[in-house]
Order: sequence, then structure tokens, then C-alpha cells
Amino acid sequence: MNIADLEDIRLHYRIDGDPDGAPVVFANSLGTDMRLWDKVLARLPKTGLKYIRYDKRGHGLSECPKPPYGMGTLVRDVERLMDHLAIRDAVFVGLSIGGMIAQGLAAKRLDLVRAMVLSNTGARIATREIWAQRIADAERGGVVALADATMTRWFTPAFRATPEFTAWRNMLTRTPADGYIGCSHAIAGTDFYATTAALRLPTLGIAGSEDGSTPPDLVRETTELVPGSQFHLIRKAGHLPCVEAPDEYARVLNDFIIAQAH
Ligand SMILES: O=C(O)CC1=CCC(=O)O1
Repeated sequence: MNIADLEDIRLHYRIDGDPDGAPVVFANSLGTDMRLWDKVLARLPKTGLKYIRYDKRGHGLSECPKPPYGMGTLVRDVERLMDHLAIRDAVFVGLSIGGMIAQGLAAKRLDLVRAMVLSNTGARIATREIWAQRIADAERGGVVALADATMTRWFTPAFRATPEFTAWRNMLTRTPADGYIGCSHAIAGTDFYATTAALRLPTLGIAGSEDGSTPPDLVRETTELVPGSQFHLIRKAGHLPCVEAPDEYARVLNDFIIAQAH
């Protein structure tokens, strides 16, 4: 197990693939840990690319400080992790809040980010009112109080009928309430429209046609802020197409990564 001691936070991370390969960093969504990427990584090349995953604060095996967290803190965490691991010039793949972290990191440290994948994300996600309600619900009843509604945003009815669905629901409900609430504050306070519109780097947007959290129009609109960006819509998938449609997700991601990596 790998733990990076970054002074005020200890983050769990994992490196797979080719140790000498070009780096690809993955940042996952609210209420998930690095296993979000298991299916996609199993479908990506074993040589030529080095895959770095981590659990953001309050999630997975990383430390869980008391909320609230700011987006600046979440961006700084991965910035320090990459510096700690001497990783720069990476393709950065971020899903949902992970995609917000990608936008924030590219704006702050373009030397760390060669190209970004904005998966199921936005420059803004939902509204302050929606996040305030989710935070209040989680404070009162824990993350489990949000689980049923969240699952309808994350997954299509067809996926929700599979045995695997249970594991993803468990992943959400086992997220510490402090971690969920902390990151919800970070999302509520983030509006990256102006900073992302100023970015100039290769960018791919990925959306799921049935995404109830970050609908395709939001992902497309955010991606198009960056001139020359590409956009791909995965049909019959919700908020986590890397789980529901891993073959298509890995193919699109691989084509983009190969085009951008050294
Ligand atoms: O709506 C959800 O619960 C999904 C989500 C929003 C931001 C994020 O990271 O996940």
C-alpha cells in the first residue's frame, strides 16, 4: 500500500502499468474511491503508460479531515502528490469533482498537465442550493440518506438491476460523511467558467447520455470552453460510464492518450 505524507494530509495512491511510461493521472468522483478506474485500467495498454490513481481527502484509504474542504485544497493535494512522486507533463483524467480538480490544476500548474480529460463534469456542478440540501441531509442521516437518489443519477435502470450495482452503492454509503460533506462544500463553491475558458491545452470531454448529475450539455459546454477540444458521448450510460461502458470508455481514452503522450 502506498501512502504519501504531504504534511497536513496523508493520501493513498497507487501506480500501475509501465514504470517508465508516460504518466496518466486519474481523479475520481464524489463518493467513490480509486477502484472507479479498475475496469478501464484493465483495458488500457500495459506498456508505454504509467497510471497514477489516488483517493482524494475524505475518500477511500486517505485521511478524512473535518469538513468543509475548499476546491483550492483538493487541487493543492494532487499538486503536492504529483510533486512528491516527481510526475509532471501528465494526461490528467478527472471524473465529476475529479474533472473540476483537473480544471483547477491545469489553471494553476500547466507544467503538471499536458492534456486533460473532463469526464462527466462541469465548470460548475448543480447549484449552491442543491449542495446545501445534500450537505444538510448527510449531516442529519449520513451518506446513506442520499444513496437512493444518488444511484438514479449515477446509473441507468439496466445497470441498477445487475448484482454489481450493489458494490457501487456500498462504495457510496461507506464513504465517511465528513469526506462527502467536505467535498460537497468544495463543489458548491466552485465556478471555473472563466479560468477554464482561458486554458489552452488538448482537452477531451466524455459524457454519459443518461447522466443525472452532469448531463451531456453541461459536459459539452464546459469542454467547448477550451478551443480545439474534442467531445465524446457514451450512449446508455449514466454518471459513471467508466463503470457502465468500460470498453467504449477505454477505447476513447486510449485514442486520446496515445495522441497526447510522448
Ligand atoms: O450527483 C452526484 O452525486 C454525483 C456527483 C456530483 C459531483 C461528483 O463528484 O459526483
